[in-house]
Amino acid sequence: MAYDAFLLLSFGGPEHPDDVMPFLRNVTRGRGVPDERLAEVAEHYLHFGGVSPINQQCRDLLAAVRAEFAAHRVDLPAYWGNRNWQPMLADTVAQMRDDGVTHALGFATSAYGGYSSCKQYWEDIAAARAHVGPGAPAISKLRQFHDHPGFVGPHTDAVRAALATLDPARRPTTRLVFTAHSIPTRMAETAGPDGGRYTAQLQEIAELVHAAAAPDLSWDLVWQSRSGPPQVPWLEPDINHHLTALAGKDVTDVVVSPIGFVSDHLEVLWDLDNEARDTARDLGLGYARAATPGTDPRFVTMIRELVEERTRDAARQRLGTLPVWDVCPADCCPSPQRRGAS
Ligand SMILES: CC1=C(CCC(=O)O)c2cc3nc(cc4[nH]c(cc5[nH]c(cc1n2)c(C)c5CCC(=O)O)c(CCC(=O)O)c4C)C(CCC(=O)O)=C3C
Ligand SMILES: [Fe+2]
Repeated sequence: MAYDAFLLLSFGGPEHPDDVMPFLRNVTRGRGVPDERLAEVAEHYLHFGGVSPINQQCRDLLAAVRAEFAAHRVDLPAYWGNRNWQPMLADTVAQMRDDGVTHALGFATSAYGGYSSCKQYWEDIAAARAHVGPGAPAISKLRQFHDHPGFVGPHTDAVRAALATLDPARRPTTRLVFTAHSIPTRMAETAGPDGGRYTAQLQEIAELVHAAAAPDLSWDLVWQSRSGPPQVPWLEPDINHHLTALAGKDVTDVVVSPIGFVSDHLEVLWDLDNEARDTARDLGLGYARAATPGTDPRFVTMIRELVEERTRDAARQRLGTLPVWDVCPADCCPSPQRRGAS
């Protein structure tokens, strides 16, 4: 198949205080997120002047990808479109059509399977193409990459670096805490063709990073950034509850590794660097938060390698053993039931 463009697909975030509420309404439309939760999350954004770092992180990644493509003679123009905020994907797809693009390869800024992380991007693509109508380019999404060395490597080095900031005398009582975005338990059960794919992939990368970075430490996989109405069960334990439990078990220090994420966006800066850090301080725990890949050169190279799996049939680079595929089965990761739809 001939591809003639690259497309960075991301979540989007506000860049001005006036954008915060419209952005949050885009994210949560039809999802039953209570107003109190929205007001609370708006405060997190306003704490940073109403500017989410995620768009600038996408601009930086796009620039790095363009340089990587130029250096390796990957002759594809690179575009960028978001799910929830400008540049909106539908506008980008219209631009691609105007530029004569016929078939793009899309890279989403999420490594994992599941509805929010994967399937919803396929839906975003379909909706944007339908919006543009005749002449919209075909768009194929690149595969999930949770166990690619270009994703595992930066997370591993980041754990080592974070650990190096803590007191080495307390290493025997230091704990490694991996964290990812919580999702409704129902969404977790139906992730991937056989269910459980989001949590299984996270478990796998946690084992890989633990073994490479700090095999002597005990570790856990926990969850953050829970949303939704309180009566809907989401994955637990929450990182803050978990830190409280650890403090009661003779743990003195924690290294927190946000392996669920590719960049230090707002859910990392607020939920980990503010909330979880405060929790740790109140408990008297030493605390170090590991960085995310961002524009690490290995991560940028990974994106080129994922493209070359498709354009040149290059071998898949991977460290884990869970099955991977280019095209998701049509019926996997069903959309959660929308409130108000019944
Ligand atoms: C699995 C997952 C990822 C990781 C994979 C991926 O990256 O795709 C992720 C990433 C992100 N989530 C983000 C922001 C938000 N997520 C929300 C709400 C939700 N997230 C969910 C899941 C996920 N979210 C779910 C099931 C909901 C409930 C509503 C719904 O079903 O959609 C809400 C609503 C308010 C609230 O938090 O309640 C906000 C503002 C940002 C941007 C940060 C920035 O601005 O820098 C990023 C990267
Ligand atoms: Fe989210």
